Amino acid sequence: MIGFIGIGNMGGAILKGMINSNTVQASNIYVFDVDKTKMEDLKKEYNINMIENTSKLVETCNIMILAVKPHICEKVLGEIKQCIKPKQILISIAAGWSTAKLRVALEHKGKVISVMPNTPAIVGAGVIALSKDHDLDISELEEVKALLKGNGLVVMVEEEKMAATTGISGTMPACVAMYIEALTDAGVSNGLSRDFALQIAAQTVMGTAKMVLETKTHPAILKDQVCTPAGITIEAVVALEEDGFRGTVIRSVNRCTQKCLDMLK
Ligand SMILES: NC(=O)C1=CN([C@@H]2O[C@H](COP(=O)(O)OP(=O)(O)OC[C@H]3O[C@@H](n4cnc5c(N)ncnc54)[C@H](OP(=O)(O)O)[C@@H]3O)[C@@H](O)[C@H]2O)C=CC1
Ligand SMILES: O=C(O)[C@@H]1CCC=N1
Repeated sequence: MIGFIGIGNMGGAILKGMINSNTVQASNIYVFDVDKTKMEDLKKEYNINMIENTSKLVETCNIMILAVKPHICEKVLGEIKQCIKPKQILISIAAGWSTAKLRVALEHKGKVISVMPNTPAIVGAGVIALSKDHDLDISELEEVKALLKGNGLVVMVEEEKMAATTGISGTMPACVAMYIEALTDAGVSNGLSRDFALQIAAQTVMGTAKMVLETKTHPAILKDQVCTPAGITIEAVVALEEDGFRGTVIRSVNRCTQKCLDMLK
């Protein structure tokens, strides 16, 4: 049995990705969220099981996913600590909560692993980064990887690189979505319908990412392949360079990484 504590944006995305990829049957999923409406909506759509509090969830499930906001974790971990058994596994997706911090909050009861997912997990195209600092034995780790496999790419990351990983995969769906939104607005300003502009913008971002992964060609070469000398595309490259596009992207990731490091202290 798998239990979710918190089924908001990220917990909900993982849950839906798990069910849609047939990784876990809805009947084996239990959820507790203080927002009853969220539970009822999910039950209506997926027929998962609702539970009335954290303690009941821990009594029922062998693997729990902690998916509440970081500042709520201390309180919820205090509740989990009262009832978690030594063999039970707690997967935390909370930013700023390293496995070491989780162990202390749980007074070393239960087994913990810190995981950084991202929202594309809802469609099975997420990045699910598992900290190498965890309490699981080999078979338990394989079980957790298998559980999250339907959500996307599962990777193992050194604990000291989790913040840098968060700075790219955890956060950047927001900025990629902003980029797609901006492309769409540009299309609308040039007379395209919003639906059509959004469709071709999203497909272009997805197709480029797929091409990077599948052809393994350096992104700079892929960029050069589109830029005809004195042609159209180089105009965009010049405009982006004038406005410091790459520097801005790098600074935005660095700020996320630093913020994550600050939260981990
Ligand atoms: N969103 C993202 O892209 C990512 C988020 N994360 C991490 O995931 C975690 C959840 O984030 P996110 O899903 O965005 O947050 P949300 O606020 O969308 O979801 C959290 C849910 O937990 C509920 N909740 C609050 N207190 C409790 C409680 N005591 N017991 C049970 N449920 C509770 C909230 O209800 P209510 O709204 O009523 O308070 C809400 O429904 C965070 O720790 C974040 O760092 C990690 C990677 C990416
Ligand atoms: O913004 C946040 O704090 C969370 C963690 C990573 C993505 N969203």
